[in-house]
Amino acid sequence: MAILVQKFGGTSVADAEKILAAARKAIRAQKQGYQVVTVVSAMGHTTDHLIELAKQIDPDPPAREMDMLLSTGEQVSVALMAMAIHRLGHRAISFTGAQLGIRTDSTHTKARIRSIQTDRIRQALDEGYIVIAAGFQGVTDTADITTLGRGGSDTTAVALAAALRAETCEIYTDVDGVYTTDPRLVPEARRMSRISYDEMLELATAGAGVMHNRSIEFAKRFSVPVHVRSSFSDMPGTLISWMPESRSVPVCGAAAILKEARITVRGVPDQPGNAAAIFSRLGARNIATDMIVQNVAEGGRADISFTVFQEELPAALRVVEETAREIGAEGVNYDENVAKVSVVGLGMAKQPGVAQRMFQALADKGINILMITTSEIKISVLVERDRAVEALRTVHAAFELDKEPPQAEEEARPEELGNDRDRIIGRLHGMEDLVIESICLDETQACVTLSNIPDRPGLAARVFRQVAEREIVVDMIVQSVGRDGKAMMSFTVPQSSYEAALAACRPFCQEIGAAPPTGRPKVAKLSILGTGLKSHIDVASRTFKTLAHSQINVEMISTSEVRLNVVTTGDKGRQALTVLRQEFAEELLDL
Ligand SMILES: Nc1ncnc2c1ncn2[C@@H]1O[C@H](COP(=O)(O)OP(=O)(O)O)[C@@H](O)[C@H]1O
Ligand SMILES: N[C@@H](CC(=O)OP(=O)(O)O)C(=O)O
Repeated sequence: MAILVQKFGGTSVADAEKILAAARKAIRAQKQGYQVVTVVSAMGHTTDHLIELAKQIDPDPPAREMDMLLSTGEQVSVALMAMAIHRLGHRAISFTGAQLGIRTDSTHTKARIRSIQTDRIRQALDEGYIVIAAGFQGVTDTADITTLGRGGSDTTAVALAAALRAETCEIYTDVDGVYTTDPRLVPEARRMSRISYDEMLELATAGAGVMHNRSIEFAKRFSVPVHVRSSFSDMPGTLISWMPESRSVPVCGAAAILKEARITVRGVPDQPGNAAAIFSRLGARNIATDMIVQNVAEGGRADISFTVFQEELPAALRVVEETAREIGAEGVNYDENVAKVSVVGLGMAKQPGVAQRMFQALADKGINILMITTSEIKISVLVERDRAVEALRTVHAAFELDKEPPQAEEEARPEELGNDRDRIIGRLHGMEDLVIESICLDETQACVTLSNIPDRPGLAARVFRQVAEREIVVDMIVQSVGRDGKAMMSFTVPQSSYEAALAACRPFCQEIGAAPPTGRPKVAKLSILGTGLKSHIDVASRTFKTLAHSQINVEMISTSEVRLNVVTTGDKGRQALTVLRQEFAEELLDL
């Protein structure tokens, strides 16, 4: 009999009436012939209230005790949901994470699932019960309760669907699907009929709170179709699978993280190993970094900027200030009033001028871009927080995301997802272990750098307009806050366009009183492709460390959920490829 996993989020089980409504949906699915597993989150804002309560006792409570506390929220709702199904005349049994057999590592408050023992669930299903599973929690090998990080019930649901080989995982929530951007922030947002795993992964990490990013890693890894739909209606929602909604539009959605903070380590001695020291120490404290940009070194020193979630700023600063002293950097500064706005789309990889369109739209509204990073299917900019929602709306309009795009046709399921991949995944120790699909080298690129450009709205748009006018295809772009109100920007172009790109930028640099453009006619770009490269926060620091060990300097870096790109000097490409393949040998599928 086919298994269906349904997940009801906090808003969908916020009171008794809603719990009864969710119970009816589970019963209906069982009547349709499914064996049903219902995953529930804590009621309404319970988790937030529990966190508040803990902080009244201790502003920095022990993580183990936090998990003990937070897991109670889901324990309440599973019991009530099972009671609701009984009340409606059907059989249900509730299980906590431990009873479900969800084993995790011991990273309290952000634990990762290692394995799921499905025997007890299967037995209950075979006996005709609807299984009510507590979302967001698991248990370590030493029987300590863990939680999976905020929003983690989605991950529980998709992981259970994967382990049980369920037909579909339905995510019931307070919106009727995945929208082109958060409909609470941008009312013009449009519901998508479907979205690909990679796009959803990027949108989720870029701030689309409708899905937990790690749940999409599971979905992609185990090919679980996910259907996001409304708890309050029976309308079809959004299907997340291999297939995008459209193949012809460059951008499918936009998202924002409103509470980011930017940290800059100034004057880092430009030696391999220094960036690695900063990021590996942050990684060791489980602090995720985003938008990493290293300014090209001047006078033997470079500035390294990156963003963290605002709530992690104090902890990050403690680590960074100490490391900065040890490596002899000049100092650390930060800005806690910034937000990140991103656009995502599989189509942008094949279309030139997408970044330029985004920068121009922001420039037209006078919104200053503080930092830029791009990857093949995502462009992110950092802006001042009080302009962030306006920026999100602006890019949403610029890419006409409110309009229905031409629909994609055939189902695209990558070839490599055959038995071989299942076999390799089966060998992995943990279900959420890092999987790297390939590491490749591109030796066709050159890099152009503009330094000391005044940090004003519209400059990025102008640079890329000049470049686009000469039909030069720009690949990676990074821009970061510089010193004294001046910014630095680097981008890669095909080697054959290098001179033309320099020529395109020269008059502009002269006009704005910046130094003439510089660059390298040949750089090596290495790409690590996989799933969950960002949620496994040590991938960037391992990359830095490995390259530093071989005395290879990282000149540019960009990270996304599905790809990490680093640019090094042209003559170091092959060596970098070899050492990275060695470093990630355990996780690499294509060896
Ligand atoms: N791209 C998006 N599409 C749909 N909803 C989004 C998007 N980005 C953010 N959201 C927000 O996510 C909310 C649903 O997630 P959440 O509140 O965590 O629900 P639940 O309690 O069901 O897990 C929506 O109400 C919406 O405001
Ligand atoms: N209750 C947890 C887990 C969760 O996933 O909740 P929700 O499905 O309501 O986002 C939290 O608030 O983080």
